[in-house]
Amino acid sequence: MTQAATLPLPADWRDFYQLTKPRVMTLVIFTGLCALLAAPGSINPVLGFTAVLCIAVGAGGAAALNHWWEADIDAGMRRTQSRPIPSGRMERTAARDFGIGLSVGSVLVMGLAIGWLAAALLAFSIVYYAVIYTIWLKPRTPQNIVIGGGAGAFPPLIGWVAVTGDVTLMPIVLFSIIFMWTPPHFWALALFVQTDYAKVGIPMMPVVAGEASTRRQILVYAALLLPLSLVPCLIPFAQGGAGWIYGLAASVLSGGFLLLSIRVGLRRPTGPDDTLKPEKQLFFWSIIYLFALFAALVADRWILAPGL
Ligand code: HEM
Ligand SMILES: CC(C)=CCC/C(C)=C/CC/C(C)=C/COP(=O)(O)OP(=O)(O)O
Repeated sequence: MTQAATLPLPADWRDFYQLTKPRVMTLVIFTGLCALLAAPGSINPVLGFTAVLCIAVGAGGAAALNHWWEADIDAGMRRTQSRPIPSGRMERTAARDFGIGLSVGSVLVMGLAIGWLAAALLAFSIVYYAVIYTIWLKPRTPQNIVIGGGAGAFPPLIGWVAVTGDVTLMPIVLFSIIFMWTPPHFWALALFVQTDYAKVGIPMMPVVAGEASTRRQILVYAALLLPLSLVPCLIPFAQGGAGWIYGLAASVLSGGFLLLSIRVGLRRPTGPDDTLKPEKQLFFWSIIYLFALFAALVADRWILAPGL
């Protein structure tokens, strides 16, 4: 019997949409859009829209490849077992072909419409997420999201390069901010959601190093993030650096992030009845943090250096 004959439901557009991990990718795309809007110089709006679309489609393609590769793992976890492939609505090869199609298409359009440096960075970030993180690091080391998280830090670099055509200090700083942000973002979630990764043999930090060590490491990354988030204020406007609007926002956002991380880092859950409120607050703050920080960067550039 073919696999298709055993599928309970045919996949429809909603399943393909789900393959792109749209909720998570909203923030990924937003950081790319903001970098594009904050970069010195300007880009034709149609080309700017095209560049952001390519980032979105490329990220979605990489996410579809993640679904394809991890179908067996996803089937073993409650959080992911209703995804299109493990639920039996879609064949694995459909996700693979969809992922390859989106990935190749987005890189080609980026190269032809915007430039080949932006396209090369997009191609690299797709390979980073789909191969380096998903296939190589994730099943092997608890540092998986520290190193692998770099994939999610690429969109601002790509958005910036789409406008300026080269990689300078400021987009590297934006990359580093997301790189430093990712471990507290994910580990906070892993402290309060039963991710089930241990059940399927994925060595996530709380399981391998223990909760206490994970809490301490969250604190270290949050402490490093605070000064790092202020580095854009040291870079001149002409090179895309930021002013007091961004500086104020970064101080408040990173200060709040650090305070919440100190609470999470220093506390021990009281037992099964513990609501894990600080951990939940830290995760939600992590999402608001990145949205607001990148929005502030755009506001700063448009208000303080409109003619750049
Ligand atoms: C390797 C790094 C990362 C890991 C392991 C990770 C993991 C997760 C997990 C497991 C969730 C729970 C919800 C879900 O599964 O949809 C989540 C939520 C989320 N993540 Fe991450 N994440 C990572 C990096 C990022 C990056 C780089 C961004 C954006 C810049 C991001 C943005 C989000 C957002 C916006 C949500 C909330 C989605 C919702 O409302 O359902 N994540 N993340
Ligand atoms: C442009 C481009 C390619 C951007 C990629 C952006 C990127 C790497 C985002 C990572 C976010 C993400 C979905 C993490 C989930 O980890 P997981 O996949 O381990 O989570 P799962 O267990 O839910 O599958």
